Amino acid sequence: MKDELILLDCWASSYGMRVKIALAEKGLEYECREENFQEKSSLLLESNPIHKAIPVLVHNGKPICESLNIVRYIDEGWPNKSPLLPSDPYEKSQSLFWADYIDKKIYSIGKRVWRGKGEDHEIAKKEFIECLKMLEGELGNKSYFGGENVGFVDVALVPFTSWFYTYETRGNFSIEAECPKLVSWANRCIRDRESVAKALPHPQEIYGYALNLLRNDSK
Ligand SMILES: N[C@@H](CCC(=O)N[C@@H](CS)C(=O)NCC(=O)O)C(=O)O
Repeated sequence: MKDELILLDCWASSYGMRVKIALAEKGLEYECREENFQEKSSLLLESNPIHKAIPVLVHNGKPICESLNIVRYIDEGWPNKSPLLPSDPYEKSQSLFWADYIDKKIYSIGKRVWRGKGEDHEIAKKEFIECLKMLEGELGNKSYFGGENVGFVDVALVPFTSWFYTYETRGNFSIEAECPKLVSWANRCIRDRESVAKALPHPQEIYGYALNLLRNDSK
């Protein structure tokens, strides 16, 4: 029987992009359903009653929630192609550590950069660059966080690079000037991995989306 995979998504969500990259890396076909946050579908509310958030992957009728959990599920469920998490327990623990670091820092600090104002805005900008530098240090001289190939940490982080233009424009700083190796890595992922190029929207589209949210903030 062919697997039925339905992704509940929002096109601008970095979390949703993670799942799209993982599905593409494994060569899996799926149906993508765009959610409207003002009127969430009953499938979303039933599938993720705790957080009521996307992404949710519904696999043969069974929901899996939380993006990193979904990426791991895909990786373990389809192990024969493009392994994302290392099999060595120590290496795996390191990948999970960095993915967790990204989850705890990038979205929340990044939001204070593009959406925030005043004194906290300046603090957030500094914190954001510090985090990116930390990640750049972990990347070191490797092609990808996963080494020679895209791995779990790459999948966790690269979607946020589609928001870099928005962070930079709203924060009035250059990520490339601060973290050139990280920006080269992001460009490499987009250039060399079709899975990434197809999952990431154009940075200008993300900026338009963010401006729309900002307009609603000020209403
Ligand atoms: N930790 C979650 C975060 C998911 C999340 O924040 N999703 C947002 C979109 S980016 C959402 O669905 N928000 C619903 C809402 O705003 O009502 C994950 O990794 O999947």
